[in-house]
Amino acid sequence: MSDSAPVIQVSQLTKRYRGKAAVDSLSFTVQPGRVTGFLGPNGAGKSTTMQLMLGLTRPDEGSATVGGRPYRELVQPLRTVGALLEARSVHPGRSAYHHLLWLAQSQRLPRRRVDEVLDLVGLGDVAHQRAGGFSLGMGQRLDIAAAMLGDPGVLLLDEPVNGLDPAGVRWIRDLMKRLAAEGRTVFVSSHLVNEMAVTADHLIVIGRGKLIADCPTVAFVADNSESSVLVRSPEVHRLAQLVVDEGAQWQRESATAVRIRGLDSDRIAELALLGRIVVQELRTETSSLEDVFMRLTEDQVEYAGKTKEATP
Ligand SMILES: Nc1ncnc2c1ncn2[C@@H]1O[C@H](COP(=O)(O)OP(=O)(O)OP(=O)(O)O)[C@@H](O)[C@H]1O
Repeated sequence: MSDSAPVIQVSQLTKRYRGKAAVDSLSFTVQPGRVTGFLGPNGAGKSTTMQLMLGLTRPDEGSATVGGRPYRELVQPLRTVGALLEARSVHPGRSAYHHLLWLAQSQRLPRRRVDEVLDLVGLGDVAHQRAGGFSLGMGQRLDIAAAMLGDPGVLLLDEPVNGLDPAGVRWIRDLMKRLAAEGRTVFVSSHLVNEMAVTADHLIVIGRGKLIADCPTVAFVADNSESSVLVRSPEVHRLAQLVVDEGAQWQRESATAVRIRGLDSDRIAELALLGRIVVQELRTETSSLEDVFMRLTEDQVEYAGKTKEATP
């Protein structure tokens, strides 16, 4: 890898299909030395953005550059950017070794890189077996080996953990962290917020092609973790009045239960005691990041809540 990995810059990027924006005036930068998660529900425009970054499709407006240049203008693109897209391109009858050797030769990369990337992804022992017999996880490792052949400073990975078992997910997560720690720019898309919460240092969140958040993962998790207190009491209406006087909000859950937001359980217990209100249950609940993400992107999810119409 060259000294410092280039920065990815996306500016006002727009791509329309049949007049509908798949990517809509999207702007962000991706810095080296950390894993940046590209998060959004299905159909949000993640794959389209990555295809635009790789020059596989042309934008209607705006630009995507790597180190200041569009991908198509990079002098040695494969030594600069390694990509893992969803489609697999290995001939099933070819061994992992020959697949990589063929790629290395077609890209004029040194032969020794084949052994290096096989070691990197842990496929050394099965390098001469037919790739057609590989499990999904092994196939994914082989695709990552191919992306790493040019020792690129930038990695673009589109949904790399889709369909993998927990060990495979963990392996990819650790590899991405290692590659970022080496100073590379690692950009990885996913629709799984919990996976990104443990993998990415920084998040770019999109919905319907538009930017929703661009912030450190810790900030996203802290800002979007909501807690509330569920209180069961025969006198919920009196308790509700007391919490409103303190500036909190409540919501009725049943005839004898309310959910309170904006006040912690200690203060609610004190208010109940001062008001001589019997409390049968007091429980703090934190909504999952998944729930918050769904709410954040709800309006953005394609066809959400709509029944599929029969095609004529
Ligand atoms: N080649 C294409 N022709 C027409 N529409 C397309 C094309 N590619 C993508 N789209 C549309 O653009 C929108 C964004 O799709 P895209 O695949 O980029 O989303 P995504 O976030 O990657 O979703 P997923 O997580 O399901 O892969 C969708 O409405 C999709 O149907």
